[in-house]
Amino acid sequence: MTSPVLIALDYASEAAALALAEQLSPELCRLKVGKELFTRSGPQLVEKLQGMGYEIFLDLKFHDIPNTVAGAVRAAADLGVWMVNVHASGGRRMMEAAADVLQSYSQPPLLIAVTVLTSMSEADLQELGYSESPAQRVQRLAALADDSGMDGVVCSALEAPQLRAERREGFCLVTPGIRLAGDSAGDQRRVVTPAEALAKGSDYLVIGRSVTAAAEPLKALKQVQAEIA
Ligand SMILES: O=c1ccn([C@@H]2O[C@H](COP(=O)(O)O)[C@@H](O)[C@H]2O)c(=O)[nH]1
Repeated sequence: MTSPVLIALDYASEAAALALAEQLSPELCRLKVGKELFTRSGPQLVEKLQGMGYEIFLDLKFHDIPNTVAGAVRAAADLGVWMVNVHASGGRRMMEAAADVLQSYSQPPLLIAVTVLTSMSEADLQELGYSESPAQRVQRLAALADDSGMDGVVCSALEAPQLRAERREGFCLVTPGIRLAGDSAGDQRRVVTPAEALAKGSDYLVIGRSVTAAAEPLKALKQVQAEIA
């Protein structure tokens, strides 16, 4: 499996998620299970998708006290997911606790920290009391995440060139906010096309609505693959 594409299964039902998984294939993409689908369908759905041959990014963005996040990351590892994430803004001790619990696994999931959500603009950050630009805040949180034992970060591909230059080799950049040219950005604010994202240094492209809301999702995924080939 070499595809950098992770398809976000943002569906309200297991049936809809499985229907898309049946149309696509593990050779073309991995699948991301997020808050809506997991809250409805739980670990059993993750196991079904794994049974179909898919590697799963469990995108629950854990953000809590260190002990609680460590337990949640352990549960994700026991489920055998390929990637799991926490919020970098949970801080060093929280991220270190998450990394520590994975020490005992022979094949742990990739542990990734969310920096600044791709739906957030500079104005959104200012409203929260942050004076940094999204790029500056991503830079700061990525450095903290790297130092705290994370395998990589979630960021926008707009920030990827700077992180590529600053972070160690192998530090993984997972980038949502991907849109095929002409598609609506919707609630996203820091948006990049698939080809631009790879050119900027992304390792993995998280793609939801550009594929899942397309009239023909498989055709849209193949368009993404052609664009990044
Ligand atoms: O900063 C972030 C972190 C996670 N996401 C998730 O990625 C997908 C994007 O979906 P689109 O339909 O392609 O916008 C979605 O599941 C988010 O929860 C993100 O967008 N930004």
